[in-house]
Amino acid sequence: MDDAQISGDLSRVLFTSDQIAGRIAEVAAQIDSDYEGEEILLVGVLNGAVMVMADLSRALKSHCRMDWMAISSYGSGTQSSGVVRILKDLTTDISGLHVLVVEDIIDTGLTLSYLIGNLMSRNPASLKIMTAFRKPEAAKNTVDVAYVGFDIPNEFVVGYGLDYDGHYRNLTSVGTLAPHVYS
Ligand SMILES: O=P(O)(O)OC[C@H]1O[C@H](OP(=O)(O)OP(=O)(O)O)[C@H](O)[C@@H]1O
Ligand code: HPA
Repeated sequence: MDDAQISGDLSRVLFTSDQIAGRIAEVAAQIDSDYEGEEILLVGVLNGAVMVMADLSRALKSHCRMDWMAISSYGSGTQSSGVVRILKDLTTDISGLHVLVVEDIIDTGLTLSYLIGNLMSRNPASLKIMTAFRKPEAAKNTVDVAYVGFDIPNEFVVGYGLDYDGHYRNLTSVGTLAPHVYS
């Protein structure tokens, strides 16, 4: 989606598509260096992670496979419900595999702490987390995140996979949603 078409719905652009692409390339290089010689199973968390998964996986030089989980804790609002539901599970048996969870955003951390507990019980060889965006001030759970694209302020953001009630995921930049859209 052309960002100009919905610029009235954003109060502020935080990152342009070029800035996001540049940072994803840096993170991919770090991952390649850390996993040298290992195959990685990238686990994307639907729906929001589709953009970062597509970009990160193509920026990696490492051998990797992909699988997906769908988990929901936000419903249609801007606050985490705190209730995490698995809507779609992995198709891969991750026992003995190097798993890298790919997230679009870590906000309260509730989704991820649930996910880590769930995946660790399946005995992967290793489990690490990559997220495109993280809100340090919103954290309700401390989760160990190996790779972070950008730390951002504690405001509701949309674009690059992040939605408000299903909208704005295909915005190429990331920005804060103007209050008039959701109030
Ligand atoms: O750290 P938290 O406060 O738990 O929030 C992070 C989660 O919220 C979003 O998912 P959402 O439930 O909105 O589903 P979606 O990816 O389909 O938009 C996002 O993709 C993360 O999975
Ligand atoms: O700021 C956000 N925007 C969109 N989806 C989200 N899920 C958690 N936090 C956010």
